[in-house]
Amino acid sequence: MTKITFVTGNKNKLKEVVAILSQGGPSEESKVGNFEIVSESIDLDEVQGTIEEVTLHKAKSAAKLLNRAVLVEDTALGFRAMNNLPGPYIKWFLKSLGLDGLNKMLYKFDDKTAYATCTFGLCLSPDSEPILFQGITEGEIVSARGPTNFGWDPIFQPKGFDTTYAEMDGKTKNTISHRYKALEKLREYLLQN
Ligand SMILES: O=c1nc[nH]c2c1ncn2[C@H]1C[C@H](O)[C@@H](COP(=O)(O)OP(=O)(O)OP(=O)(O)O)O1
Ligand SMILES: [Mg+2]
Repeated sequence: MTKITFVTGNKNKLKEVVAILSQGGPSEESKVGNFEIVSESIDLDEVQGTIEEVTLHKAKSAAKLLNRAVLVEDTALGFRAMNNLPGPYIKWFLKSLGLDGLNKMLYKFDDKTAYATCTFGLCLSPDSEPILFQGITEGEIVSARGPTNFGWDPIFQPKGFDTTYAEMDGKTKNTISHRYKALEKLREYLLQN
């Protein structure tokens, strides 16, 4: 069994990753094939660049810092009307403007569509190039509805649903989310290696 350390400073992310990976198996166990996912809470530096560049940099720094197999994840939220911004900078926009401010950014635009992108970076050793696994869920930006405990969940309504991520129960979000789709690709890879 090879241990992979998921490095994140975000408890909610970790909770979803554990829930998604342990689906169908014994609860709270994140084992996939010959791999076991454990976690470490470290807030890694994030560079400017594309989603892929941000994730590659996070993965390489985590692998160097811990000197073992690591997994990192970066989440972006792109507004179509704004040519996909804030994208990987959503964390700072959310922090500065709040949920209401994010809505106001789109006030002048008819197009309220947005998409959530989750990119995992897996680095099996400090010298190897990270491998990326990406999942995208389309949706639109709406006025905040539902519990406010996880990021922009209250203002993101996935396509085909009349509830926001925040209003859904966790199980439903975890079968359609950007994170779920990316983790399915990671799972497939780990099962073959
Ligand atoms: O499913 C989600 N539903 C709602 N909000 C979310 C979700 N996933 C991430 N988020 C928020 C957290 C942060 O404000 C930004 C992503 O930034 P991001 O750098 O990936 O996350 P982070 O700094 O909190 O944790 P990490 O230590 O893994 O980098 O979007
Ligand atoms: Mg971060």
